[in-house]
Amino acid sequence: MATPSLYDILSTPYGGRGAFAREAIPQGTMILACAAPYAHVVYWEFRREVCAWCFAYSFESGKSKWAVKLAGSEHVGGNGGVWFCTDVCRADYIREHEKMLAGNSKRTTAGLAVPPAGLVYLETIVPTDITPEYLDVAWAAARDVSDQRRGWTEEMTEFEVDTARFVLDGLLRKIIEEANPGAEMLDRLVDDTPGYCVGAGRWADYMELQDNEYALMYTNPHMLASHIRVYRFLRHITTMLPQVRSKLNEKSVHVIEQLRKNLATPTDTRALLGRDSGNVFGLWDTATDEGSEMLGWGAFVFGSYFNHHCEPNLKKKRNKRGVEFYASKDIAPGEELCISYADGVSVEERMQQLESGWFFVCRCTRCARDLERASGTPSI
Ligand SMILES: C[S@@+](CC[C@H](N)C(=O)[O-])C[C@H]1O[C@@H](n2cnc3c(N)ncnc32)[C@H](O)[C@@H]1O
Repeated sequence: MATPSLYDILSTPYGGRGAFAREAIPQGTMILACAAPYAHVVYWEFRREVCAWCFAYSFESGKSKWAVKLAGSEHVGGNGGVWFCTDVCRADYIREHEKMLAGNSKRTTAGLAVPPAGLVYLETIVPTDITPEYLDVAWAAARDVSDQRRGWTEEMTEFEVDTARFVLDGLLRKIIEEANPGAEMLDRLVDDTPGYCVGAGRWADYMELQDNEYALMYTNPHMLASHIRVYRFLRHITTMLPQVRSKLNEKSVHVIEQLRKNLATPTDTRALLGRDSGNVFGLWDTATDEGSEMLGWGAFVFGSYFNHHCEPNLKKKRNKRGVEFYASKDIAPGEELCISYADGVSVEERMQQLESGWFFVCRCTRCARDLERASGTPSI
């Protein structure tokens, strides 16, 4: 019997949804375990040091890199490859990816950093340009430009290549889900693991997350050109893939055909990226984030309903491919369950971190108290 959830997702008084305790929860209780990310990416530069299955970091085991490799050519006929800490992880990876065969997005190094004429305006936009209508028009132009263009001459930043790999992971999962709706790996887990455990979720679960596209673009208008470049790049590589068709097995051809169809419009890429911002968690080299190195990021869908509090009552911890959330203090019935997204000491520092990284003004009780103290006037 699976453990039922200890909380409900309800509207918060300050807007949006949050998680609220159904009952008293003692300190140390595991509140939620997300078994795996819906979509994730390990930074390209760490791909030899981070196990592609359990995310173990080689330096923690005294090794400069992992030795167990799955070469691109074994997988789908491409170059590159992924690395694992053990043969067991390699076997687990292959088992899951049998249904999701796809080539690695190759890094492009060549050429000019010049966008196509129809998209040049994206390079000079300012926050006041950004409206929901403007975003729709820009994405429609991206699709039209991709329709007309052949070849790829733009330079991608490393971050854009990693973002493209994240999007690819999410789109592949969606395609598998459509091809095989009964796939167990997509479900909320119902097994004997203690605590409330969930799987990676489905596309529909990911789409339920808050879409932060507008907030991101308003605060960082240059990201619009960047996201559109990621879409066009993915579209470009999938249109190139038929050229290596003879090297691919039947399953891969099917997946790539579906990917090509999916990328004919930017709808799903845009939806993935809109929810990537403000909802994903960093993959850190140690179980807790403190003082460790970020190796990539992942969308642990069901963990993204926990709001931020500057005095949180939950602590999160990575467990191999998954993330777990524990009560860090005793929690009363009805209390909101919150993690911390920011570690600044002063209220100004925290507000700055949250506004620039997460695009919101913190409404937590600690900030209200600190602001009240700073201004000398009681907050309402
Ligand atoms: C990961 S989501 C959390 C779930 C989200 N509230 C929802 O409805 O899906 C993060 C977003 O929640 C809101 N949020 C989280 N913590 C907050 C806080 N302390 N004050 C105000 N808004 C907060 C912000 O809009 C932020 O971008």
